[in-house]
Amino acid sequence: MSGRTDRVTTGPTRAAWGIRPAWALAARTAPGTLTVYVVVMLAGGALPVLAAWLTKLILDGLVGGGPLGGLGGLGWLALGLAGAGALAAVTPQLTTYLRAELDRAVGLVAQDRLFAAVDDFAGLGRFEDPGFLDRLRLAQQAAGGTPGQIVDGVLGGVRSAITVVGFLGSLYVLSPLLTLVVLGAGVPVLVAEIALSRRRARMFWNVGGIERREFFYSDLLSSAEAAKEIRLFGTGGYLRGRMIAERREANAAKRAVDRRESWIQSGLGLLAALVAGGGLLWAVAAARAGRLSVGDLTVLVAGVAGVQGALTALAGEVARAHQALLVFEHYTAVTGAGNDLVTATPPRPLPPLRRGIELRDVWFRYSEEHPWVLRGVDLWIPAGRSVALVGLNGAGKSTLVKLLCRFYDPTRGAVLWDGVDLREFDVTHLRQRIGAVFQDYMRYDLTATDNIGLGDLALREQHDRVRIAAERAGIHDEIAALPQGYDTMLSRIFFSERDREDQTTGTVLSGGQWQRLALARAFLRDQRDLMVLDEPSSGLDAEAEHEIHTSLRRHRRRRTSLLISHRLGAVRDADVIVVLRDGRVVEQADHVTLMATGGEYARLFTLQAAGYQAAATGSEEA
Ligand SMILES: Nc1ncnc2c1ncn2[C@@H]1O[C@H](COP(=O)(O)OP(=O)(O)OP(=O)(O)O)[C@@H](O)[C@H]1O
Repeated sequence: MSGRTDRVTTGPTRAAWGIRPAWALAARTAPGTLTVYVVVMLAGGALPVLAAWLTKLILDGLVGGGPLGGLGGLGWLALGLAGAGALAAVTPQLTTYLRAELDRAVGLVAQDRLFAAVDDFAGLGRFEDPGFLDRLRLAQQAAGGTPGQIVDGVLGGVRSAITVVGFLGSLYVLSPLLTLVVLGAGVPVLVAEIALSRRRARMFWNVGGIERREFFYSDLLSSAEAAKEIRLFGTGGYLRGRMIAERREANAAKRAVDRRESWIQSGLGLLAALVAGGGLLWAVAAARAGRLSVGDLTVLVAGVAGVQGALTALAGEVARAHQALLVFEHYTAVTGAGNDLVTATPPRPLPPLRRGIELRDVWFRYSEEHPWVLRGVDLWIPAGRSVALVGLNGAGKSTLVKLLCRFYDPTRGAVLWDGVDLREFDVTHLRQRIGAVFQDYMRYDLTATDNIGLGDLALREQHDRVRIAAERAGIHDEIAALPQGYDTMLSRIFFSERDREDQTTGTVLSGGQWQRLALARAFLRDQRDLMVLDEPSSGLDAEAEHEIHTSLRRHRRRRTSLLISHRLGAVRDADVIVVLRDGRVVEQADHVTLMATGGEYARLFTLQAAGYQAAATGSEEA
């Protein structure tokens, strides 16, 4: 997805299509609340007209000219007026409560649906697309309250329309000409508000990227990870300046829209005031001439003010609903986006791996704008064997892993599981067969048990399995020594003030300890068909690295595994070592053969070994 400015230009007619899903969501989620809300809102529209007519009848009765003269009739009218006043007094509170209740109920379901849809994106591409991330941010915003705003806008519009029609009818009885003039002054307000709401929605879309960058800087300035470098390098002021510059740019865009709105709205307000003033002068003159009764005059004054007020409210409601609908489009776009990876229907059953996994002439680039990362890779990972992948930074090793896990599909060529293209299988089934430690593994602000148990939720409650995985990753002793053992929260985030008092709540691990936890998480999935280990020991000390690789060697025996490591000592006993350079396989064989060949692997291995040798003998030149 690219291109920003053409995204939100939808007119009111197309945007109105969003009313149906928003309304259906509210009706399904909270039918009772919605029904009461509808009744209260519609009644709220009729109340001002009813009050004006009751006032007219009372005044005419008092002056004695009206048909309902006599204290008995007047008493009932006064009672009715008092009742209308009481209803008008409680309706706003009731509507506020009902609206909030509707928002809560609908927001919950909308958010659940949104994240269920996001979870269904099987690939990674959308998460790396800035345009899609902006859309997702707006969709999250929409899930919070937009369906409620749409329902509210529609009902508010209908309520205002009822008031407008009621007052217009009343005015028409007294002065058809004045009715037309008042109506004529109201229509431009409606049209202008819709145009303004479109402009505002487009502005929100356009500042999305700016706000994303502002968020990046604010996040950076308050993150524990970045604090060290920012302080040591003294970059805080510089980064803050960039953050403020982004905010200024967003402010400027918002200010331009605000200014335009206030100019247009002031002009329209002035027009409305002129019409109201003119109408009032005419009505007073007509009353003095005896063409209107005092009661008529009251209805006229209330009618002109009522129509204008309700028309302005109607325009506001339509504009708000229109804007909410435009934002809601992002929600419907994300929830309706579907899976981003094409899968055969029906998918083939995925048998346990028997022969091996093959990359056949795989070409890959992240998008058409990006250069090729893999350029015709042919690779065979035999079942039950360990394969190691080595190469310089940027050679494409992690990218190859992403294709194996099917986070992306090859741009050309195929990845085959026992000869069958991965695209033939259900991606969820495929991933159930893979265990992995990624180079950029996760650190969850959760307990130690959760940090390991998230590797296989079915085993999370099996404490023995969790402990064995931790032992194999060499982290069990450290976890057991924590204040609450495996239940210790591995986080500096305090979840409540009470937690703040409890010094044992947050425990901070070292980088190597986190890495071992990530390994333990992968070991919990060790019964899977393929184990991928992308730099599993990069942050470990020499002793821990030795232990881990001994453990991995034991683990990898007779299992299918792919190990990526820059520490060539760790890969030397793999069954096959594959060297990747510039997206191509340039060598593959076992350690002894590759060393004998004297190619890229031998060069890198000798270079590393020489470094260690030099360190051991203390020689600078070795
Ligand atoms: N999400 C992405 N979008 C665009 N380009 C990417 C993305 N991820 C990686 N690349 C590019 O793909 C190339 C290969 O990256 P990759 O991470 O696969 O290399 P690597 O061999 O694992 O490197 P390293 O040894 O540094 O981990 C790099 O040029 C990188 O810039």
